[in-house]
Amino acid sequence: MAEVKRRRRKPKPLEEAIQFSLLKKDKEGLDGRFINDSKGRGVFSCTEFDKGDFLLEYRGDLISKEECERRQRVYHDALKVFLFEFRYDGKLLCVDAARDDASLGRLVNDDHINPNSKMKTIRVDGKPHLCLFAIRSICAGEEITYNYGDSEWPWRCTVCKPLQQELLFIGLFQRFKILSQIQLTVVSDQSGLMESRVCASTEGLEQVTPEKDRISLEGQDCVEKMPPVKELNEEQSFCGPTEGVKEICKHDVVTSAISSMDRCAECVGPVAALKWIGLRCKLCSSFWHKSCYSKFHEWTRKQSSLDVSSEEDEQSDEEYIPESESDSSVELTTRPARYDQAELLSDIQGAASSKFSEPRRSDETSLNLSEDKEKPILKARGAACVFEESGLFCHEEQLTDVEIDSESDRSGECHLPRKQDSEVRRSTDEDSTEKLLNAKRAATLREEGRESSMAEADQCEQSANISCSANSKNYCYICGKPQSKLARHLKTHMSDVEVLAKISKLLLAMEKGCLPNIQGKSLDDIEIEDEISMTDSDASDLNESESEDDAPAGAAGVSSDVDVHKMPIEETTEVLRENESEAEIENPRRGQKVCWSDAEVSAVMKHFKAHIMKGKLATLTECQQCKTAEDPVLARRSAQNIRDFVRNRGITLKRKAQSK
Ligand SMILES: C[S@@+](CC[C@H](N)C(=O)[O-])C[C@H]1O[C@@H](n2cnc3c(N)ncnc32)[C@H](O)[C@@H]1O
Repeated sequence: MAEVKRRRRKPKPLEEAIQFSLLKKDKEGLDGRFINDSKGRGVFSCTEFDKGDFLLEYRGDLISKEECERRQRVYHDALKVFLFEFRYDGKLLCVDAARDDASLGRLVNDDHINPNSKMKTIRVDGKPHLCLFAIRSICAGEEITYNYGDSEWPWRCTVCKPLQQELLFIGLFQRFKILSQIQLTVVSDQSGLMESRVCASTEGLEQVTPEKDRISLEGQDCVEKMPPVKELNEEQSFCGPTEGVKEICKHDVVTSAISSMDRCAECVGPVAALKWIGLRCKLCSSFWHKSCYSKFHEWTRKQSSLDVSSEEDEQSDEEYIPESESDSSVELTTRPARYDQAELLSDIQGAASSKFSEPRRSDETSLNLSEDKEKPILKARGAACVFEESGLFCHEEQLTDVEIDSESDRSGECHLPRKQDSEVRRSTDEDSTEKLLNAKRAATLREEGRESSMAEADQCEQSANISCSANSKNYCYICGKPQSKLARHLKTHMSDVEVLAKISKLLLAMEKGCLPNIQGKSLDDIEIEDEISMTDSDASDLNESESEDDAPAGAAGVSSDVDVHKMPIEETTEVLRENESEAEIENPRRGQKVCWSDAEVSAVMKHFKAHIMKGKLATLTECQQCKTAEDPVLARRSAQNIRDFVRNRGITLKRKAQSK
């Protein structure tokens, strides 16, 4: 008699999903692995799955909409993608999977064309869990994917190669030069991109409850890891993916520094290496070029410049690039990007003057002369401004009293706080708090106006390291002149096109994370390369180890006193290796072997792929965030190691692009 094989009952998908959600474990038969630099890691099946099978939970912290918004603000871009917002029981919730807990759900990549799974909510112990179910049979070895939703995810668009290379390494100054010449070609695999970009939909996210025994996998859900969405209004923020934002949102726009990843909702441009200045709707988080927006909506420059929020202030310590204006056809074909130089300059000027001169809301930067005749005080109320890192102005919320030089007697000279080179470093939170307290105490004492209070105030200011007394050597960061009067001086600068280039220089230096290297120098004396450049020292670094070790001081793309020589590309051919993980070379400066493991490479790439592609340097803060987020994978790497790794990868990529 033929043996009857008893097949084990296959658990019902929903039961299985609940079971694994409770266990907080991933099921067997799936594996996470590194795919490539651009995609990072992904999840692969090691076995076959049937349509309807439970695959994985997208595990993380379940947080409220408010907490999600807060994290959106503080997270680095690479972490934001792990914030998965969804609607559940009429509420907006979010699962934050930014912390790498070795779970696989957070590693599943997007496929909007032929995904093999779909995200659904299930209820376990009264709480929602996000679970992936197969929507077709899946073979062993297949990558598990689902559709992230209808946003403009950057990887879904490709830019024609030559232009991309051109754009990748174009710096701000080059942009000035080529403003009106660029031809932009965008190719996308997704039509209707523009219409659906803003309103991410979670409406279609299917909720599966234990009562509902059968999981329906029909129809396309529109679950999405949403792009950063701020100031969401529930009603206006979520709409079907095919609904155009124009129809559903009465936009309330503010001027904003917009990420290079985000595009104009009207023309789908620009594809940019750097941030751009445009308009952002506070309600639906769409972005537009000002010119595009004003074609279809009522908008005045005055309106938006007055509306620049403190959030924009925070963001605006990034580089500005020209906004492009292009025809608004949704068909993604060749279109000219016509940059308007005058408008660009006016934008930068606007942004800069909003930092310095206009007395506006209390949370924005303002400079006022006090009427105290005895001791004229220039009050600099600093929001986090473009110069925050440079130590040029005080930190957010610091209130700095700047004594006016009694000799120059308000005649137009400025006193800009300047730290000694040796003191130049990013303050720790503790430092900042202490300084802040000292600064505030000084302000209070000065307001008391007594002579004894003044002496104490001086002391507090000294401790706060923000003293700007006339006797100390202070220089204007813009022109390098000593002891200039701030308000008038800056106003002069603001009307001067030349200074805009200088401000750009400073922004660029900040972007490259090399402000400490230029501290104390007049901007005229500082040469900033507008892209990652390969220098002799770079070559030797790479020669040594594809060095992730400390880069030389001038390596951040700034040459000042340090003589930086451009290295002929051909000479580097042999010494540059393609993959850091293969390099295991003695570093003479450290006397230790440095070898990047695949896991380390993958962890860093996850955060800095875009930087490398754009030829952008990572800041130490970003590197520290990466290190923290990836703990313990990057435990043996310092933030500087990571920074150098990113830089070296950028150089390698650039070299490759140039040699093509
Ligand atoms: C939730 S994570 C997925 C795991 C990610 N690949 C990793 O290594 O951490 C989302 C990120 O993965 C990358 N990604 C997802 N789908 C992609 C795709 N189809 N092509 C390229 N990159 C993709 C993007 O960088 C995205 O921000």
